[in-house]
Amino acid sequence: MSSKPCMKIRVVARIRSHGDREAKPWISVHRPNGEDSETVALSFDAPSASKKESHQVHYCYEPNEDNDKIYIREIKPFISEVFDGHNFTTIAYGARGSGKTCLIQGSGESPGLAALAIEDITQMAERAERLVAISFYEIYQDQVYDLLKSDRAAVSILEDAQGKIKLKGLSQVPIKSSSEFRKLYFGGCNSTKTVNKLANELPKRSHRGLIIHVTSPVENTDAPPVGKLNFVDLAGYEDPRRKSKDGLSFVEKNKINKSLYALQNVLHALNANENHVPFRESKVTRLLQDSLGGLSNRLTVIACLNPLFCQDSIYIASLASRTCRGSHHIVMESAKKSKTLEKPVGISSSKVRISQSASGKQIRSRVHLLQKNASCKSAVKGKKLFGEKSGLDNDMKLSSDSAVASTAKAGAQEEETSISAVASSFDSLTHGDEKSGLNVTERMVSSEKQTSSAVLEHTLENTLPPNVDVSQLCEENQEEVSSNLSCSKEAFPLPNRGSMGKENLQFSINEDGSPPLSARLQELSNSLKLLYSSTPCIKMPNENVEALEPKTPIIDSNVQGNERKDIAGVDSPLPASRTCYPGTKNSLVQEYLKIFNSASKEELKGLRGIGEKRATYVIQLREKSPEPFKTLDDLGSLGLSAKQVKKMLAMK
Ligand SMILES: Nc1ncnc2c1ncn2[C@@H]1O[C@H](COP(=O)(O)OP(=O)(O)OP(=O)(O)O)[C@@H](O)[C@H]1O
Repeated sequence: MSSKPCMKIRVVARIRSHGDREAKPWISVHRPNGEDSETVALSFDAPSASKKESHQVHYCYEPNEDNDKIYIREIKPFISEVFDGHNFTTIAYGARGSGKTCLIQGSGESPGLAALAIEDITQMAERAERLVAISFYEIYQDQVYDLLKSDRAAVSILEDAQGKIKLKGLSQVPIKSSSEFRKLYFGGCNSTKTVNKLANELPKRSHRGLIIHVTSPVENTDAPPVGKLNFVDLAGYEDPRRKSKDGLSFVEKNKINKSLYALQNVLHALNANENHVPFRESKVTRLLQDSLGGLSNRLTVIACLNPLFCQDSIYIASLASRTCRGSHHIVMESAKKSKTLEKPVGISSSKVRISQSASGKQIRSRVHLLQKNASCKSAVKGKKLFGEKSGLDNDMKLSSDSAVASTAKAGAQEEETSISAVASSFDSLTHGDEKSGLNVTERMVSSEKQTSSAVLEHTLENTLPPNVDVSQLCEENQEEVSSNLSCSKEAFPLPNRGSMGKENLQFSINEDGSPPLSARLQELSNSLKLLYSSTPCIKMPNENVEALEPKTPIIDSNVQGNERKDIAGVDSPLPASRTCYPGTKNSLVQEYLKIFNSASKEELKGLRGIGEKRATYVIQLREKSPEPFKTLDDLGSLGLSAKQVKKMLAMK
């Protein structure tokens, strides 16, 4: 990990109040040192949640604590920094109806955080002779609209030559007092009439953001540049698998939730000080790009929780907790020592979700899950999704060259094997101990097992309470790993070493031990997880398939119940046999197109078949239309043949 300091992110939770005072609270807040606790732990009294499982955040505001208190503790102390040119961002997220809007926006009678901040900002601006202006926007289906314009004109997010984000078309309306602000915020363009009129055109569920700009009069050239306060009210999270009250489809809900996943990925990358922060994954993060990150900026995320049972709130608390704990990249030191592994394998901390206080039973079931992940992860190691480069690329290429030559000797049989071994283990696999009597396939699987087990064991050692016998847990589940390995082997008839493209070679770990695809893959895995749970069960044909030839899966309607679940690998974010599901394929295609619609030029150039010219052309197309690639056919406009496109997908 990089040792340079990174932006500090504060994560607090807020349980909104509830009219029924008799209602039994379902969330317990444990403050080890009262108000001064550095972190507090949340636990849920719900059938699906273990009482011993807790989620850590920096602080939690309980129902009796009002917006004023949150403002005074979380925002007021930092307002002066905005006058020094720094940016301060507050983002509220949570399940539907968890009180995000009441918290950020509030009402005339009970002002939210934004209105409370304006009160102080306008007074300070008057004293400091600064100007205050506001922008108010809404993001729906990845399109930004200006809420201070009567026609709610669309806004474009552009980046200037210095990399600064410009919001073309977003108005900045000067204000001098909080009453002017209220007129605009609660009335004006937002009047009931306008809202009603526009209700037909715009959706009920969207993200809303307010920007308060603090600037200096033009004549005062000595004053610091613009500082901004952002308030963002993310649309309510809802498990897409559940039927929505407002008739929203799975896809629509997934789209709304995508911003939350994207934010999570950005927070993960910022916490981990990663070189690449995936701001482009959503409009929300893109729009906030210059306020997120940077040592002088501040960010507070408020996880809003429902006061009565709400399964989605448990998920929200776990996301908040993950951000709060920050990122702990785990480098598999033990793997370095292993004979079969010459390079360490990194595991994304975001994949490690074991609560420190998880029960033995939970630990066992999660060990099982981790093992599945470990084996699946290795099985998909060769599949590059986002073209992230790492500092080890060159090393990997060098070691792979010799591996290519030796692998060729192993003949056709090897083509059926999993490509899961890391590049540097190829030598030991192909020239390995012949006396062992194992063929290359078996040696690879054996190495795979060792890799998975070692990664798992190391991961557990770093995450489980000290009293848990990690090796015993691993042993107990070793059988499962083996079956997963054979499953992944069948599901991924991968190319031999010679046909590994730059994608596979780039699929290495970063020098600092950070995960190869990092937070961006996590987002994909989140989406996949949601998709798997609702896709029909599909089995791959058993016959040998050509490594690079995508096959149409066969739907097996006879598979039911547990068997269906086993095949679908519902429990695993990266199921053992991805190619088992049509939803997966569509999802991957969509993810792939998303890369074309959002990746930077350099990232595009990392993709198979994309060089300087095509990358430039993609950027040009995107300047004309925000998302030019809607179907695979659109890739044809880049001069890619159907075969090339097929090959690209086959590598995934
Ligand atoms: N602090 C509070 N005290 C009492 N009631 C509240 C509080 N906050 C929110 N509520 C009530 O909870 C309900 C949902 O609030 P709100 O609209 O703010 O939720 P939301 O999270 O923004 O919803 P959505 O996800 O649909 O955008 C409203 O009826 C509101 O009056």
